[in-house]
Amino acid sequence: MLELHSLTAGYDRRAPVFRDVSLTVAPGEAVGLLGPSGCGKSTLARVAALLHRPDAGRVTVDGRPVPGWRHRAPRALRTSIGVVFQQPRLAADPRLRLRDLIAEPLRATGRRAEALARTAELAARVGLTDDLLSRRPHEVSDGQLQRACLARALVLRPRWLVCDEMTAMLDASTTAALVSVVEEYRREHAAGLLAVGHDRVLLDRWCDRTVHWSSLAAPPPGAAAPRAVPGKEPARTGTPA
Ligand SMILES: Nc1ncnc2c1ncn2[C@@H]1O[C@H](COP(=O)(O)OP(=O)(O)OP(=O)(O)O)[C@@H](O)[C@H]1O
Repeated sequence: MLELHSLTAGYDRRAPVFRDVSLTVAPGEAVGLLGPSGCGKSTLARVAALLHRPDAGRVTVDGRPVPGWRHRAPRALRTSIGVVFQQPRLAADPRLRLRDLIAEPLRATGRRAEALARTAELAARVGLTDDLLSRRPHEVSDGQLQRACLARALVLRPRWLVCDEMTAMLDASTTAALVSVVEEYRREHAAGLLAVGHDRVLLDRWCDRTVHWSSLAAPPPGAAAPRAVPGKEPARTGTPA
């Protein structure tokens, strides 16, 4: 399980972006997260990916409480979660050729020997040719760079994936291609997924269940209980777009 318990997080402890938010993703489950712009979805995704320390609350991964974030998180926990962000250009080292970008986590974890075979396998999966693998980020399109970022997220075979608006900048065919790569990976590895997005239709098709931000945050004292999202079943099966 990837469990987020009563999280309070933000960028200023005196005024957190959200308080007391809880969410659980079961092994092999795909959970979509919808919510208004600025409510804190990306912040929550970064906490779940162990990249942003919450002010309060706790995260447990496969029953193991997370003792620290970023470089303070144990490597085994960090590498059990793959992350893809909305803007690949902000997430990619502009100096690296795409093949080195994909292999970066292998090099960082001392598994350089696997880089050649694993990069070739993942490049084929995400649809990157040899020519594209030899280029740097400024020489490829956003969609091609996002394909490389997805391959990088999968390279260590994570048990959990956090996709933060992964397809927001992409056209319909690239979106469909990337979603099907994620789904194929999840089928093979029984990986859990937290997919943040704005596109309800896509999330409903992609995920087993879609939750709305308003149902996650505990209400302030004295307020009404969180409302269910109208028309949403708690769990459903979906097929990739
Ligand atoms: N690095 C940062 N420093 C300070 N404030 C930030 C930072 N990143 C985000 N914020 C603020 O935190 C709040 C939540 O941002 P976040 O990106 O988590 O929202 P979101 O729900 O993902 O929004 P969107 O759907 O527009 O991407 C916003 O008010 C935003 O301005």
